[in-house]
Amino acid sequence: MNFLDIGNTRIKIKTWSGNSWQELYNAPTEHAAEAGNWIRQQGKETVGISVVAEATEAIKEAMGESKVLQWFTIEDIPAKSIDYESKETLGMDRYMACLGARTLAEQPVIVIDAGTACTIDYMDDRGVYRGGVIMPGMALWEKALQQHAPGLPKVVRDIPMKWPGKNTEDSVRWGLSGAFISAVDGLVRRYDYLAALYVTGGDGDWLAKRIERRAVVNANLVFYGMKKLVDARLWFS
Ligand SMILES: Nc1ncnc2c1ncn2[C@@H]1O[C@H](COP(=O)(O)OP(=O)(O)O)[C@@H](O)[C@H]1O
Ligand SMILES: CC(C)(COP(=O)(O)O)[C@@H](O)C(=O)NCCC(=O)O
Ligand SMILES: [K+]
Repeated sequence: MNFLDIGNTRIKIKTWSGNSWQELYNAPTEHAAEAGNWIRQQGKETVGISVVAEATEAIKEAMGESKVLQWFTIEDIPAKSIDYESKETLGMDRYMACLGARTLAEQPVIVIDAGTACTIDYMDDRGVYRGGVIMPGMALWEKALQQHAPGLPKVVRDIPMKWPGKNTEDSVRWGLSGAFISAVDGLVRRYDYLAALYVTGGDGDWLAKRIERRAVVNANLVFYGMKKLVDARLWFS
């Protein structure tokens, strides 16, 4: 079985080889129609989630009559597992990443998904998704400053050695990397519960090395979450 994850930046397809995840497909989200063609041509049973409605539509159209692809939506999750007021608009990637982390950790988890947006969510000991934070991802912080203050230099993504910033470059680095990391640290600290901290997403490695709390980095949390649901369904059928 293949697993599909459509984020705002990338479309990823992976498969579980029995002991690890293998990436089969990775393309920009604008190329959703090609991804749909690829899935149809493979003809392999696939389950997927998406947080990008246009990409979902493009893939559905490319699939034509083929029935190999099934989507996980919020209706597939028991209502009692989601403690979130606007259940119908909850991003499935947030739920799946928490479910994946909780399955691996076997304890409550805080999950940071540092992708296009950076989400910081909590799932409790009973597997109930409790909500969290949606903030712009690191690349968006950079883009915002580049687009609206184009006179400022592009800087490397890292916190400078010296505080405070004594030159333009260091000042910008404090305002981007420094502010982003401080925001994440501050928001993680607000979860006043015992929980294992997991980090995933395109900027996960970068972020995990720089935050206060020790975190487990795992690029496959969303996929582990989907696999958990698939395994549970087989179990009950
Ligand atoms: N090859 C790449 N293409 C685009 N973004 C990348 C790439 N490698 C790392 N990134 C970073 O990863 C982020 C996207 O992460 P990802 O988790 O794939 O996003 P999403 O799930 O929102 O599609 C970007 O904001 C960027 O900072
Ligand atoms: C917060 C997100 C944009 C994250 O998307 P991503 O960065 O993975 O592309 C996505 O989970 C989403 O569209 N959520 C809907 C709003 C909500 O979760 O309440
Ligand atoms: K994200």
